[in-house]
Amino acid sequence: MKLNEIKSIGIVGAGTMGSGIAQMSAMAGYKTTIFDIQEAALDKAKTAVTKNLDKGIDKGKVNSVQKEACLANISFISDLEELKADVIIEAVVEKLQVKIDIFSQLEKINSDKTILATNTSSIPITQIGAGLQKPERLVGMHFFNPAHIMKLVEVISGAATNPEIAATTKSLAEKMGKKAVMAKDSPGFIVNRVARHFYVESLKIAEENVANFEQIDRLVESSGFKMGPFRLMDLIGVDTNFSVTKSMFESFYHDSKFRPSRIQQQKVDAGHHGRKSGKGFYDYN
Ligand SMILES: NC(=O)c1ccc[n+]([C@@H]2O[C@H](COP(=O)([O-])OP(=O)(O)OC[C@H]3O[C@@H](n4cnc5c(N)ncnc54)[C@H](O)[C@@H]3O)[C@@H](O)[C@H]2O)c1
Repeated sequence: MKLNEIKSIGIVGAGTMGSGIAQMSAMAGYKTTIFDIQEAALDKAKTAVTKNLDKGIDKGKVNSVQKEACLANISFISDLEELKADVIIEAVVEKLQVKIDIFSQLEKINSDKTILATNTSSIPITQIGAGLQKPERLVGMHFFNPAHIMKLVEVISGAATNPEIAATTKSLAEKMGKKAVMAKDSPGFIVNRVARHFYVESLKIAEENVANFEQIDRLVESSGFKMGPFRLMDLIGVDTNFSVTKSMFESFYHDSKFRPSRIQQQKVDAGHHGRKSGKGFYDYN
């Protein structure tokens, strides 16, 4: 499929990433449909997109006509069977089997031409593709958080991905105003592989009582980083960040430098998932 043939975009998962991706898609003029298994997530996504657009208006980056057009372009649905589009971008939990199951269902109800893209942070595209009937139309389209602000998108080809589909996906990301780069299908791709140590090593420092979360954040921020590792994990989602570390630890054959942290495991067990749950390393209530 070529860029000019794309008229509609479907998003699976209305969480932290799905809502921002839906906003970018609708702003680029595509009829956008977003699906989630939780009604509450769809409501939250609607509020988040409206809030982001209002902030954009305050900053002079969006006008009220664009805001209304963007909102009119998005439909919120809770039945996967209705998700039919030219491109579908998946942004659900970072679990291989969940992603394979969703794409397998989508393959059955969509045309052969539909491009299937995954926003996975760490799972090799080849592994997801291996569970599909037509792995050649699966591509990685990795946005960064917040998706409506961060410019970079990594476009990843699995072993079977059709190069034309990867090229169209890159053009689509550019149409959404992003800077797209082609990345190899290696666990964590490029940015997450580098960034993993930012989180893992900071958690080790906290575990060893060398410094606490706030001290680490304050020091790292005063050295020029926009956000310290703990504030950033709260923004990303402590659960999502933990799943990504676990997935990379597995993919790199238990290389100790990717070892997940017990502190982070405990936060996940307690439901302290960061900003989205009101509490993570910091309290947002
Ligand atoms: N959070 C980040 O900073 C970030 C950045 C880049 C990529 N990602 C990737 O994006 C994906 C989503 O992450 P997130 O942070 O948005 O997660 P999230 O927890 O904020 O949202 C996930 C959403 O998926 C929904 N969901 C779960 N199972 C589903 C299913 N079977 N069908 C439909 N919806 C389902 C949940 O209800 C939830 O609303 C992950 O693969 C993650 O690795 C995350």
